[in-house]
Amino acid sequence: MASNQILTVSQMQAAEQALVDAGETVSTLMERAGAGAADWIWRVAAGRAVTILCGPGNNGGDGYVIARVLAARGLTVRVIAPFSPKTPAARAAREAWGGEPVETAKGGVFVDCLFGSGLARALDQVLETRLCELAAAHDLCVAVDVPSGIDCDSGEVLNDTLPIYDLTIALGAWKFAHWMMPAMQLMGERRLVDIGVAFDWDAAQLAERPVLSPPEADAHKYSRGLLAVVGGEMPGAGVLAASAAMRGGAGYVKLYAGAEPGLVPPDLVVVHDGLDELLADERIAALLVGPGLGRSEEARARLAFVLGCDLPTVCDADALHLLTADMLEGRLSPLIVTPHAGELDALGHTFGSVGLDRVEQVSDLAEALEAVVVAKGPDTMLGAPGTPVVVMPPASAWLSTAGTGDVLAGLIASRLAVGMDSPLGIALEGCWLHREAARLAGPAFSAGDLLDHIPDAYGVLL
Ligand SMILES: NC(=O)C1=CN([C@@H]2O[C@H](COP(=O)(O)OP(=O)(O)OC[C@H]3O[C@@H](n4cnc5c(N)ncnc54)[C@H](O)[C@@H]3O)[C@@H](O)[C@H]2O)[C@@H](O)CC1
Ligand SMILES: [K+]
Repeated sequence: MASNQILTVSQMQAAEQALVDAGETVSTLMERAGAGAADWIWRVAAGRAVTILCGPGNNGGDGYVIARVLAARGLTVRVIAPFSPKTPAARAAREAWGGEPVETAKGGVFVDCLFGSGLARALDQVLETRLCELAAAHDLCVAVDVPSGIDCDSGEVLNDTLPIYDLTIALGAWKFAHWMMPAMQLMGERRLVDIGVAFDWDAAQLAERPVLSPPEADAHKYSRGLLAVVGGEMPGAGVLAASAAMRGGAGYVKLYAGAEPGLVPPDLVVVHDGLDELLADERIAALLVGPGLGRSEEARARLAFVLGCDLPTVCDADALHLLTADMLEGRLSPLIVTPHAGELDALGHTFGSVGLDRVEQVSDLAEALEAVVVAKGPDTMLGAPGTPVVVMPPASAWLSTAGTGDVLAGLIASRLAVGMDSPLGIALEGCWLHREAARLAGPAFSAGDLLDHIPDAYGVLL
């Protein structure tokens, strides 16, 4: 059954081997993959001619299956084959197709079956130029499994110039490149063809949309969750995070403002002094610290104090630069950290997770911190101790504006105060609320505008 798992190339090879051990052959798998891909191409071609560029490996083999299936359905199919097929299954697929390759073609749909998960290095100049010229000479471009020229596991783009596809048809399972920058920018729409790969408990997952609950009929503000947001020298960020949290499910949000916050919404309770008194309130369900905290010695001491309370806590922004292992000693309550790329590196330096790729770094930090790590960005990735990473599908690129990280931290902290799921599930709820709010906000919004769309985002997830 097609699933949301994301496999590395070696996990994919193992999955393929498991199918072969169970009695399949590479040719039957190729037949299934090619037929599934051909279905999608047939739909988008809508009667137009199709040009398929076939490489030497099994990705090229898929191309010959696609050529045969589409020709049998009556489409004009042209195959360009700069290499002869090198694997037994690809050779058999070419024979079964039985046509004559052409030198070049233009117009209609271009299908890239040059290389898939077996790409070992960047395309040479001749291939890069040929691929780009063919893509430019057609109306629509489709990549089979992955676009040629990218690294499946890291999402790295190995060539300077590659086509941008309208559709990428993943075969068997998602690869990291489908959902990771920078490769994901080339993909266009993504579709997955099931070839019978089994579910792998050790595999990363593409996040699924969570279902949130409305408050219970007898709910009150404390039963829904009291969140304390602990701010610092730049109070605006704390106000923004607290304002998001008020809309994210928590029943009550209090902001400890380290400095005079200026304009504050009337429904936000702001406390100016007595942090120890505030945090001694046994009704507090969760804490958020970091947005606007600053990086002074005072900020460091405040962070240590907050973490020492051993309440479920979200750490963001400045807190991630100040966080050290001694502050986490003896903690038993859930911790969620929400670093962007720079903060992830800072945490990596503090906690010894350097020189790793992003997937490894997120997993490694989750173990080291015994925390959920939300590595936010265009390809947000979440790690939790003992679990494979979870990758969010891309969100609106308009989120690339100041303050949206504070909104995300506020939403995750709000979900933590509600506390209905595991810490990883809670972090995912916050990420989905943020993503949906951004989708509903349309173009060119500010972080403040995003707040207005959180209630409707919540509605989508109910
Ligand atoms: N894993 C699976 O379960 C299945 C895989 N299939 C297809 O098989 C693909 C993987 O097949 P392969 O492992 O044969 O890999 P590829 O088809 O990606 O190509 C590997 C071949 O290309 C050569 N090569 C690699 N990089 C090159 C470069 N930059 N320039 C020139 N030559 C280069 C290699 O020496 C090798 O001969 C998948 O992407 C998918 O399309 C499907 O056919 C069926 C099922
Ligand atoms: K390809």
